[in-house]
Amino acid sequence: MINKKLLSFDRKALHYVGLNVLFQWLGMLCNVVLVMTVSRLIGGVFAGSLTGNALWQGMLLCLLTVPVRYGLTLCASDMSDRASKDVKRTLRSSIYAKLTRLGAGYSETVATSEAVMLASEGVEQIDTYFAKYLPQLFYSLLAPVTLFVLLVGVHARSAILLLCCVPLIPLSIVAVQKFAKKLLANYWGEYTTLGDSFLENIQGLTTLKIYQADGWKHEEMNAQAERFRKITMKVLTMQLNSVTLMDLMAYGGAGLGIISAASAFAKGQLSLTSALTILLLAADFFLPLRLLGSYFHIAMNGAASAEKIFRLLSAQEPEDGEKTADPADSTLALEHVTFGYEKERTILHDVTLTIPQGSFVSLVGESGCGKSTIAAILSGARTATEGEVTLGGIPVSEWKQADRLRLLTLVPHNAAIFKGTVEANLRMARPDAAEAELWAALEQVNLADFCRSQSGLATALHEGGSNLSGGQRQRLAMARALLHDSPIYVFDEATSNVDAESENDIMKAIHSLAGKKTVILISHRLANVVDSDCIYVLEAGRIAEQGTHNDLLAAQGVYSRLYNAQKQLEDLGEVSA
Ligand SMILES: Nc1ncnc2c1ncn2[C@@H]1O[C@H](COP(=O)(O)OP(=O)(O)OP(=O)(O)O)[C@@H](O)[C@H]1O
Repeated sequence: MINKKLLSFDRKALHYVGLNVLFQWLGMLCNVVLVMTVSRLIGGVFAGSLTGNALWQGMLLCLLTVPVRYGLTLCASDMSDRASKDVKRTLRSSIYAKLTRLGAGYSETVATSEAVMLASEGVEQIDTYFAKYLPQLFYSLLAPVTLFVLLVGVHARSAILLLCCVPLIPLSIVAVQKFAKKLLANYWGEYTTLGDSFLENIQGLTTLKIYQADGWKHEEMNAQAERFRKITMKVLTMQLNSVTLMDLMAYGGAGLGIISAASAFAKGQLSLTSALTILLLAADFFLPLRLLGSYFHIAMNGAASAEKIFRLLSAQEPEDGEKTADPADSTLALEHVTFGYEKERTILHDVTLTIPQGSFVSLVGESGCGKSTIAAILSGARTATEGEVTLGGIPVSEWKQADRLRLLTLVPHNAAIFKGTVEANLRMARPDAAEAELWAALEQVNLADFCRSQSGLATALHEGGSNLSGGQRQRLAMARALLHDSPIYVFDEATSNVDAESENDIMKAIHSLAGKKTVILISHRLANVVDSDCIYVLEAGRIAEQGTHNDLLAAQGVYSRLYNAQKQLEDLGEVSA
């Protein structure tokens, strides 16, 4: 079983595979020399024809072949290691590069947990394919033919018998392959499902604990683990049965060759030296294929994961455009955009909106109406099913991805904060920023005092910024966004889940951009959007209304209803406080 895609994927690893086969083959020749010499010595002793000279020569040859063979085995294993390292490095960097090329919208192609599993366990499985299976496959084709050529002169009948029995092993492998392929596909399915649930449950463990739902999640995972255990046992049983079958073929075939040589010896048709040579080398006809059989199942696993990896690697990438220069006018527009996460459910229906350069535009609407979906489409994380998104009058597909990302900064409500320092998190927005600029950004979001009270810019941050409060995390994300200094900003509920003080600081920073940058603000709090140049009101994925705050209040439509309801609630809150 040769996977052509895998073979053509890493030519350098193939080179190591070739050298591995060569070293194994030379090692086998050493073994043949050793066996033939020992047989000749024993034959000579029994025939009483062994001279002192021949004894010394024979012993010297034996002493020489042993270290040479050992050295060749080491070389073969070194080649195996090199192929393994090369394949792992090439595959992992290809997966990483692919995910980078897929860009902000990578999750449209592959779930994060699946990408992690493919790059870790999936690559390990393919490693065995290159490091063990492939060299063994070529070596097992070469070894029996070489032995036949060497032994046919010793005893033709035994050599022919041995060679004829060799194909029984690949035949038994092929027989189990059909069954194994389906089984392994199911195995991988169960494996990734279990991995997905595990990751999700670990990430959500605190929530599960709060609601005391960890018990039933535990049960659910137990059921998944049980299904995985069952399919693993099926795979192991299949492997064990096929190994038994292969053993039967290997040792049965060697036994037939030995019986043939022994009977010829008994009849006096074969010398003791020749009979011993056949006897000692008979198993070597089969052992390479027998070993291939045991690698075969790992290789099948590798092939199954390779299919998934190649599906990811060949997934369609968003076409990277040519346009790089900053547009003279960075007006952003959605023209008749329709979008759905799933084919059967449309989320956005024929949405058309224009965000002129330097304007302050807000998107509002009830929860689930599609505001974040519009933000995702604007930032390139999602692609419109129909219609077009244009930047400076040019379809975004014509922009070079890197430039499009440089021109637009998305600040979501849960912006990622990375383990490291405050400085490292800020510098990813502008690597060459002067320290004063970093501090200015922190000042703008009212985080500078806190940083000074810690270790300044060197303040250490834990994974996800978990040693900061929610408000501090969001203010840091805001400071980073300000440093990015892009002409367009999209704030998607950037102040949700934060305290009133942080909300104030963040909103102040957002409003400070008005007039200088294009700002698209998505906010559940309508008091924040009152000063917008234009407010788009979404209802069930459609633009229901648009206009300034006063226009929309006067229209007494959806916005006015939402605004008044919210104001009443806030007034009530103030009175009771
Ligand atoms: N990744 C996803 N896969 C499938 N459906 C999704 C996904 N994300 C959002 N949706 C669906 O799309 C619809 C719009 O979601 P979206 O997040 O855009 O709403 P929203 O207006 O931003 O809501 P909110 O104000 O609550 O954040 C929702 O009905 C939601 O169920």
